[in-house]
Amino acid sequence: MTENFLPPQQRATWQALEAHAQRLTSLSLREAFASDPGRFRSLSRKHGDLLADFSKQRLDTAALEALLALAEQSELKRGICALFAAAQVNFTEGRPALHMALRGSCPPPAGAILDDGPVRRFAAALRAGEIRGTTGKPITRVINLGIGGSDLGPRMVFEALREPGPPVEVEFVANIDPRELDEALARAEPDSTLFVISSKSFSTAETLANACAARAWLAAALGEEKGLSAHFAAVSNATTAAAAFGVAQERVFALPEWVGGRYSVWSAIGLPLLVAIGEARFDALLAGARAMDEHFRDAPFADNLPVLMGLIGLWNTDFLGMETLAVLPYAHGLRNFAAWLQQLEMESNGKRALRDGSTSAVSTSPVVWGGVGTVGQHAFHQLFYQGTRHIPMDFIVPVGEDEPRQRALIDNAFAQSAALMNGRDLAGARAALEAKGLPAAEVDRLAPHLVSPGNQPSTTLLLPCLDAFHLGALLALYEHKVFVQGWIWGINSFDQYGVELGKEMARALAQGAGGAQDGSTAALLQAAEALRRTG
Ligand SMILES: O=P(O)(O)OC[C@H]1O[C@H](O)[C@H](O)[C@@H](O)[C@@H]1O
Repeated sequence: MTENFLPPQQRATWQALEAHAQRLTSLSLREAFASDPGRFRSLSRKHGDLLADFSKQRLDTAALEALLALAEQSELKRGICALFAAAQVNFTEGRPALHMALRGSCPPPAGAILDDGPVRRFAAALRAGEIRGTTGKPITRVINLGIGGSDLGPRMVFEALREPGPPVEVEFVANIDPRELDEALARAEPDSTLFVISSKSFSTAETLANACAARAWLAAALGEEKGLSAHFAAVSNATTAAAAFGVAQERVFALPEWVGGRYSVWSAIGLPLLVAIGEARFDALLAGARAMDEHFRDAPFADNLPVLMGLIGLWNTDFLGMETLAVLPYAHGLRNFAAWLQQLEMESNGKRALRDGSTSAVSTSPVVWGGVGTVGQHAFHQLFYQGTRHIPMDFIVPVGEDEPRQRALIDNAFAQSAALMNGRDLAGARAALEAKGLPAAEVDRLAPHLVSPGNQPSTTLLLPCLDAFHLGALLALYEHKVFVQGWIWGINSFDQYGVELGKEMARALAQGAGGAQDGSTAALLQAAEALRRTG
């Protein structure tokens, strides 16, 4: 992966893009639309029934061509082939990243056997009420204990696709804060509850602490003597450690090493989803992702949605100097989407070491944040309108049914992207105030406060509905977008060494290494101890 590597800013196509950025830095999107009636047509793409509108991004076709040239010069095609061909794209850990194999888009690595039969049968038996606890009562509640990739994907998809009146209640607990598990336990009956310990490594402190607390809760209610393994299952790459915890061998479902945690929702980590939404809809999720895999692998770059999204994100980050990406799904079901995307983008591409060990001279992952529309409109959109920053936005808009509130939701999405692009100048502000009949002095005083510069760039992804198939395609679209960016930047999107530093520090503090810390940390530890003693 390191052969012939040239840092991105040294590529001629990168330098060409800098010239385009200078040319376009003061582009008025409103004027661009006014002067080019074909702008939407030339800067939007359709794939199946998914429409991606890039025409509200601050670029033109010449800049887009230049971005595509950067992709070519960065040998992105070679990268995509390497990804699908099980090459060691995770070059620091010496592994492939083959989440696409889980949805049948490519074979698993040589010698690996993919058998999801056991986890599917277990989930189906749970749904059928055939799995019983130690007292013989059927299991009616599943609590997933996991964090990061072992939580965010399944939790988000669960919220998006859950239905009222499921055969088994499913809940997710991630935090080591005792309150999260306590709240879940307060709703649960020990004799009908099963815990799924989801942890690729089976060594994550939060998950193991919660698993131990769950076991203690069961033991207190049911007694140890009957054995508690009827109330546990596990999904892990460390199957021996899971069995050593006391999970019955046949209930330890393997997660392959070559599937990264944040890419694992398609694997046995989807067990709570199989329980909650059933096999048919889980398969539809996989089918949607598979359709996006094929598109990513085969479509020419100029029509390739993950490639275009990756390039346009890179354009905003590196050439227009925008530091964040706000993701704005107009769907209550996607209320956890931003949290999932934060891990996907920021843990994958929030890095600075390049393939050749040098340090990146350009910005990598943006700060990803967001929230659902219309709720965010009444909270943080103010900053989009009148703040001092440029904020690129992804509007994710599943059209859904023809129902008045649903229509209003979608109209709101379009209204936001339009108003944020068009803005309101001083003359417009004055006109709005005059239309209210305000006296001239009041118009003079208030008008500057009503000005919105506009020109905020956005992409709109329009889908027919939020069903399992389209959700699968959407998730795979972002997964591949992240790959495109990581490849061009020359970083490894599949490791996460940075996270380890904080874990090491937490372990040191737990072992009483407070005195060895800096003055602030030592004082905070002392102050917390004092509060514990007095509280
Ligand atoms: O699944 P686990 O091994 O418990 O890991 C859970 C999470 O913890 C880590 O700290 C990593 O940064 C994440 O990538 C991972 O998803």
